[in-house]
Amino acid sequence: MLGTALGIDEEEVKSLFEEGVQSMRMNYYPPCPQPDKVMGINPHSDATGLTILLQVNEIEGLQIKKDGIWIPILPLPGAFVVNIGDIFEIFSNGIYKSIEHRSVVSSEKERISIATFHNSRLDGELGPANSLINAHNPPKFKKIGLAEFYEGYVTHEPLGRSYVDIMRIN
Ligand SMILES: O=C(O)CCC(=O)C(=O)O
Ligand SMILES: [Fe+2]
Repeated sequence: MLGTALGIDEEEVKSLFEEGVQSMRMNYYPPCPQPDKVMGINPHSDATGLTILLQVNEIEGLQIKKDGIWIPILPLPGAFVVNIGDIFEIFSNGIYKSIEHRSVVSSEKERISIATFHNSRLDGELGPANSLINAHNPPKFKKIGLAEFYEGYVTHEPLGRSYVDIMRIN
């Protein structure tokens, strides 16, 4: 697997990410007396190449879905969480999977997180890296214009990893 991943041509990585757009979101989750009745952020996967996340005040809340089960990601002092996004899943032809995640709230404590999104360029095409594709490794995702991809991402209803699944070749 890793051998295949290392086979991505550097120029292809550069042409997708060199002019990439970075953005940041600061999330503030106030305490809620009925935390079971609300969701901090609904289940989604990020559109990004990579997301680097800091759980600023080290309060639990982030969860990832693994084998159908929600697993809490306990904050480690000073540590970042690095998440793979949909663009990296598509570009790596599914070798790396974007991660479905959500955040829940606490009844007593406020929580703050900062997510930095490392995106691709905004124009051109997105699809599996050409250097990964051959007769034994056919493309697992369709090609899509990046403008269309980002527009679709922000307008679709966030439902887990449903957006990346639209691009999948069955
Ligand atoms: O608050 C968190 O830990 C997650 C935030 C998140 O998933 C996002 O901003 O995309
Ligand atoms: Fe996220």
